[in-house]
Amino acid sequence: MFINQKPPPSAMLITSFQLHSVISTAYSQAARKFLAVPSEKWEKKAILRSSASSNCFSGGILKMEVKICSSNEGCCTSQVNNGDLPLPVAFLEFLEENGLDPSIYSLAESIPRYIRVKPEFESDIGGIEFELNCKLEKVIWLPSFYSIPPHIQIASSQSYQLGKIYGMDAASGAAVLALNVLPGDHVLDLCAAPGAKLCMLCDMLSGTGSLTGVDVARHRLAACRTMLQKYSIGDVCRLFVCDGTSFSVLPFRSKYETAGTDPEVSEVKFAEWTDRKSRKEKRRERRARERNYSKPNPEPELLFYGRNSGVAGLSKSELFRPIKDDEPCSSGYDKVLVDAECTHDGSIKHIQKFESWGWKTLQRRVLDAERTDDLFNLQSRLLTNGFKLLKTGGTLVYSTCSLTIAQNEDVIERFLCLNPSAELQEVDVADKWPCKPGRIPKTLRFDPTTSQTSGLFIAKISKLP
Ligand SMILES: C[S@@+](CC[C@H](N)C(=O)[O-])C[C@H]1O[C@@H](n2cnc3c(N)ncnc32)[C@H](O)[C@@H]1O
Repeated sequence: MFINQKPPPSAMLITSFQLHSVISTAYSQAARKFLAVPSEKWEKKAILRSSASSNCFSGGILKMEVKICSSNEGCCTSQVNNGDLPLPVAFLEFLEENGLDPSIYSLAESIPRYIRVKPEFESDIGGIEFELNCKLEKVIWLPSFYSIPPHIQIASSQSYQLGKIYGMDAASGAAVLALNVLPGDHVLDLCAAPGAKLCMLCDMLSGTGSLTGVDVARHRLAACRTMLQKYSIGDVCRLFVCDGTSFSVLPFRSKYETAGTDPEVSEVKFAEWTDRKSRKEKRRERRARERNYSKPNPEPELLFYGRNSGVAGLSKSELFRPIKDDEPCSSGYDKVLVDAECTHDGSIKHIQKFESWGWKTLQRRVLDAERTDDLFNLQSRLLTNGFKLLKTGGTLVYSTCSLTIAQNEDVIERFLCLNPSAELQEVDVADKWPCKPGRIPKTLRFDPTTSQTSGLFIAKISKLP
């Protein structure tokens, strides 16, 4: 935000307070305040212009022109704007309430797009550049990531359709890298859809260990399944539609885990996964889903499983067997990613989408106080359950694409207080990353201006014995 024309010196004196409040307050509030402050000596007029008045609710003001008049020195006009950022007023107010400086979005428009090139195709960068008709700039701090100009579309390219590349923000890549996944690990992605991080996790496992993706939204998880199949990387994957706050299926490690099921009871075993299902089967599945909806704690719905995921050959009761209280500590997941649902305020591109979705939707989904309180509870419960399913000595990464303290540091702080076996860890590779420390030591924040990525918060936690 800046003032591009200075008022005369004497006017400066009287207006400095009001101009300061303009700078630190969202525009509509500032304008109201400016007009409301009484002054005997000065006549104040605010000429408010909204460059997108039809879209911005509550009298959205993206630019404010202030006319300051003095009886003896005449008038001058000052223009205050936000550096031409298309931030709606209500969003600016939300940022202020959350102590966030709007200037972190000042370069958001010029942030490049990022793609991840599957490591085995990195030798063909020239071919991919030729096809996309642009230069791929290597992201020096993040292996296999490249930036491309923001206008380049990749979805229609062969490289994308053949699964050589996929779009993924560099900060999201950093969150996955922070998990330090090793071949053979059993990994849980508790909020997996639409699946960019899931795909990267698959690549890192390269057909070893196992990967379990969970999401509460069936249609979004179906998109993950499509991606895994398109890229042929879902061999060790299982996908469950389930509420991540109550999900309780442990990784399948070995046959001994099925001990305890009654050999006398013969149950149907899962066959190899196939997309081809008879109408009868599809109808049966739909009915089961409908029945499930009305249950308070519905059983997870298995949406996909790869050939080496350990599911084929198990019976339903083996897969969904109840777990004992302390069992996850020894046979839980080695790595858990909780990329929690949030207000997405770190991604200005996401916020701008509300221009077509409607600002009322922004109010409801992002700014509404009740919604943010609910999110805090959801995020805390997802983190708590993710940690419960983590093996002792394992690592959990909590991330959100919100930059508010309430959805990040507050969630972590409360969680650490309630879980003495949880310990925050340094992300060791982060010293080369273009991020800042969060409010709690060892946590990290990517903001658009500093990192040239979308906004993201990352906390890495380990489980002590
Ligand atoms: C930030 S997105 C995850 C992005 C994903 N990790 C990726 O890289 O593509 C958050 C996801 O959490 C899911 N979600 C919301 N509430 C949930 C819950 N209670 N349990 C599991 N998933 C939930 C949403 O459906 C959404 O897909």
